[in-house]
Amino acid sequence: MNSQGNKRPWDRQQPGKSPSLSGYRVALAGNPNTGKSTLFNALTGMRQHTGNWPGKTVLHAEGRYLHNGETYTVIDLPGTYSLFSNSADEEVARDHIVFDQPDVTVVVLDATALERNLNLALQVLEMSDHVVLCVNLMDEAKRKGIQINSGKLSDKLGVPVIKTAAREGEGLEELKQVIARMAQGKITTRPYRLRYDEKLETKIAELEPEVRRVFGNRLPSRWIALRLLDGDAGLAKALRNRLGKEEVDQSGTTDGSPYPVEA
Ligand SMILES: Nc1nc2c(ncn2[C@@H]2O[C@H](COP(=O)(O)OP(=O)(O)OP(=O)(O)O)[C@@H](O)[C@H]2O)c(=O)[nH]1
Ligand SMILES: [Mg+2]
Repeated sequence: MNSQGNKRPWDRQQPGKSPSLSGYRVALAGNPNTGKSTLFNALTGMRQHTGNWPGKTVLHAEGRYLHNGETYTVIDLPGTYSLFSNSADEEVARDHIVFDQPDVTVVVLDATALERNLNLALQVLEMSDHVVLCVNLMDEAKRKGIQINSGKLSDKLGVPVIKTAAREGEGLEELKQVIARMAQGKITTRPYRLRYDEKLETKIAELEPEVRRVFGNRLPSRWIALRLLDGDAGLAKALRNRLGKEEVDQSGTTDGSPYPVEA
């Protein structure tokens, strides 16, 4: 509920969604050094490398936890400042969110540097409807006298916001509950989508139907149109590979594929 006592979309009960045979998949994304691996370890009981310098997690790691009888596979993505195609880390994180489409993407934010961290959060909100924002390092924020109004933040951004101190294990139960409800389709979000200037919005409106014609609703068409207009060659290549792979999956052979598949 928000401060006026109104229910947010995710307070309403939605019809449930069943897990795949292997359970639900939850990805942890965020800037470097926000506590993703600490959260991953706290959730899964594993020992991913953590430390007080950025760039420790280079390839994604997977672990599992059980919650109310369901299995959740957690993917610890490398820390990135954006999800363009500037580095292998960004491509790993981007491809996972866009192509593998986890049931829930948790964006882990540093409560002591929220403004900077929100940049990546806004990008993820453009890429997926199934996003939870986890404002971590709350113990550090409190020490610095920083207050976070998670209710206001979730009203503005249209997705649940949970405050945690992963190293102290605080807020994890609430986080697991929200992850479970979102994974099971019991939460409807209204992710905040940036509006760009008139010229760019016109171009997006032209390109987006073309993207949808090729990929249907299985990929985020507005976000793809935006990235292509920005000249993201890395994404264009990933999309071509993806199309080629779908051809192979459907026909069982690459013969006759109209799309060039790059290595
Ligand atoms: N005070 C405090 N420190 C935390 C918290 N969560 C993580 N840390 C510390 O923050 C530092 C970075 O944590 P990591 O879990 O390695 O961060 P990461 O996001 O996985 O970093 P990269 O893999 O480099 O992107 C470590 O020193 C952690 O012990 C928290 O809730 N409170
Ligand atoms: Mg890490």
